[in-house]
Amino acid sequence: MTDGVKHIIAVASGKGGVGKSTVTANLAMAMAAKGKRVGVLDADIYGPSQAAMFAVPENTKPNSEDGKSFDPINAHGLQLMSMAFLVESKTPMIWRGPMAAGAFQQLLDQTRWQNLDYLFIDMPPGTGDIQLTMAQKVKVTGAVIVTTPQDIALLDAKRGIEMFRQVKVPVLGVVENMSLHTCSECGHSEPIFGEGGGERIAEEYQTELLGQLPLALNIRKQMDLGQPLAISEPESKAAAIFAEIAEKVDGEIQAMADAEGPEISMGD
Ligand SMILES: Nc1ncnc2c1ncn2[C@@H]1O[C@H](COP(=O)(O)OP(=O)(O)OP(=O)(O)O)[C@@H](O)[C@H]1O
Repeated sequence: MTDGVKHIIAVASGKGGVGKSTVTANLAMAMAAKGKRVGVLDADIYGPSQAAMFAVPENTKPNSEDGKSFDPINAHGLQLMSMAFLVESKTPMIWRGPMAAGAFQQLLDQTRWQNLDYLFIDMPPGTGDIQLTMAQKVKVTGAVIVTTPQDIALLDAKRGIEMFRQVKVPVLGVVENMSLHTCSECGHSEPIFGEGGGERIAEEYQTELLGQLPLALNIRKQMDLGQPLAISEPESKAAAIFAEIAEKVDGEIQAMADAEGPEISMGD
């Protein structure tokens, strides 16, 4: 039931393991900290991790009043729905494309989202048929691409941008994750996954570099604890970067809405 949702933002990465779920959870929480009503849909059906990132206890099941639709789970004030709530946690997801896309559609449509300004979708990694079908099935307002500065990740991120362009979903920008690591002992900084990749790709595709996140212990640690930084370490550098990314995303969406003109509402 997406009529309760103003804007859907897909968070995607070409390559797996670049921090897409971490960025989704923290960006969603940063957006909520701006006073927006926010939901997260974990569509990473092969490795759903949002429940853990919001410290939702294992075996939590969403409530269904009518036996047809589900209420999202309240996670630190956000509305959360995940494939993980509907299947046993040990069940491996070996579904084929059409089944996966069907399950995604069901998850989206049968959740009773309550008045959301933003619904962030944590997409499965990759740019295959599943992702394409998903992007086509939903009216996505914009996409955020997550990548590390590593060449191999950038190559996949480009495929991601091209995929969204193919289905006419505006790419809001690129988040470069794991940019720089600073040693907590000596303070020395090192670009473990390379440098400048996010900037190059943003330039090449005329999109924005929304932010560069360090490879940092507190990001990993707080996510393992299920405590996004906006609530656990709101004064940290990483929390400030997520707040800035949320600000830019919100700004772009508002600009898009303004360009489309005012909403016309029909009276009785
Ligand atoms: N900036 C960061 N600093 C430190 N650790 C990070 C950072 N970003 C992500 N991680 C850690 O890297 C691992 C992978 O992150 P995450 O699960 O968010 O990636 P993903 O792209 O969603 O992966 P998948 O492809 O499995 O969906 C996690 O253990 C996470 O805590």
